[in-house]
Amino acid sequence: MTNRTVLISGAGIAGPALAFWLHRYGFRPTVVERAPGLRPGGQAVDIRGTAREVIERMGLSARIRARCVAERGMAYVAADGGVSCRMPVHAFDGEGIVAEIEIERGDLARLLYEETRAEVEYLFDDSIETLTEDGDGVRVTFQRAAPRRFDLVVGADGMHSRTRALAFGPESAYVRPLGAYLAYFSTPYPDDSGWFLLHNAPGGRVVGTRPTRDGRTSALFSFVSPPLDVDRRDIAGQRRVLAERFADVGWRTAELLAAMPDAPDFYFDLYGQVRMERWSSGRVALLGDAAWCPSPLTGQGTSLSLVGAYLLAGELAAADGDHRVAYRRYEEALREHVRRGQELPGGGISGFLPASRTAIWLRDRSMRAMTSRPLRRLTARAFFSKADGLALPEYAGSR
Ligand SMILES: Cc1cc2nc3c(=O)[nH]c(=O)nc-3n(C[C@H](O)[C@H](O)[C@H](O)COP(=O)(O)OP(=O)(O)OC[C@H]3O[C@@H](n4cnc5c(N)ncnc54)[C@H](O)[C@@H]3O)c2cc1C
Repeated sequence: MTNRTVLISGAGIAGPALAFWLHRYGFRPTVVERAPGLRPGGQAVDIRGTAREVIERMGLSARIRARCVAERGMAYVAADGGVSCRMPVHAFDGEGIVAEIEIERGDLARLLYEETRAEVEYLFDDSIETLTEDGDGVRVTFQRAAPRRFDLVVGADGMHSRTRALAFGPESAYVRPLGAYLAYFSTPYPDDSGWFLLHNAPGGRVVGTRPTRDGRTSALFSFVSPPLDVDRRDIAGQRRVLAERFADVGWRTAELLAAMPDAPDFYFDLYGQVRMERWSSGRVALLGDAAWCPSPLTGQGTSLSLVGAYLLAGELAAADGDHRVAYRRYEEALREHVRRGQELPGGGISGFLPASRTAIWLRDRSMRAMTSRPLRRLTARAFFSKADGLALPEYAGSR
């Protein structure tokens, strides 16, 4: 039992999952989260491949499955609501665009928090201000709490990680914008369709709806764009951008936009990927989107976070807290898996956001072909098997 203290920045998915494992191995984790409480919102996220084994070892598989969103698949619809092609969940054995385990991000974050809150210290409404490393620890100052020392620090604070900025340098060196933006928010409209619906409009725009676990409609908007001059905290400005960009789009767009001002969980960000040569510097390591954000296009972000948390904690335990050994092994074990997870499926941004009516029509045709019986196997191998293939090591106490 190492009893070492670890400060984790970020109570999203990766942070609480790491705290879960560290506590099991005898470390003393503290999680600091900038938001005043758990952040609600986000749409259904996928738990794929190796990550399913991780939630099994956490003993959470049954509870996660009990909270799954029952989606039947994904379909593209025209402006009048007519379906142009469907991708049912069963067509790809639960590993297609809609996976077998789809849980609302907010539900998963809450479950991980509830599972750890009794043993793990959580500091909400705070953020790391400075990190100063010396021979035997890291001195941390916070925006609100008094300064403290920790043996190790892990940044699990998302694509715009402050920990990464402090330990590795500015975001522009690591975040690669993919040339598009996305927004999610919940609406009060009922939805018992069971389908994830998407409507593409020319100009690289898409509007979507997904049913939530409690039978309501969650809205999704994405659009191609060069970097926008709107601050990440300027929610009113972001809402304005969406309303303007989608003013002429048909289907349910007007109705969904009408619900935007009252949504309690509006989320807006660029599509980006984080690429780093190293995930640690001294006693500070990065995990999850902070280290390797694959972008929501891949459907791999949550799975990679769960697998990464398992490996990072396991290697720290196996090395009895020696971060030099553990961080190196963590990277060696995970690099290739992350590289595969970052591959963009199906033509990347232009496949998801075709520019013209012709491109939309062509995409629908190729989607129909991919979903046809003869090509299903090939499609599944080419696009959706990236989450498999990592044999999870065993650590003392990992089961
Ligand atoms: C509100 C929200 C909604 C999302 N919705 C979706 C979705 O619908 N589909 C999808 O594919 N992905 C979504 N994501 C991203 C998805 O959660 C991640 O790709 C994936 O689960 C990896 O999780 P993570 O823990 O590394 O990062 P995140 O889930 O992004 O969590 C990072 C956490 O760090 C916190 N944080 C940020 N800065 C600081 C700071 N300075 N100090 C302390 N804490 C900080 C954030 O508030 C957040 O709670 C969403 C993320 C968020 C935050």
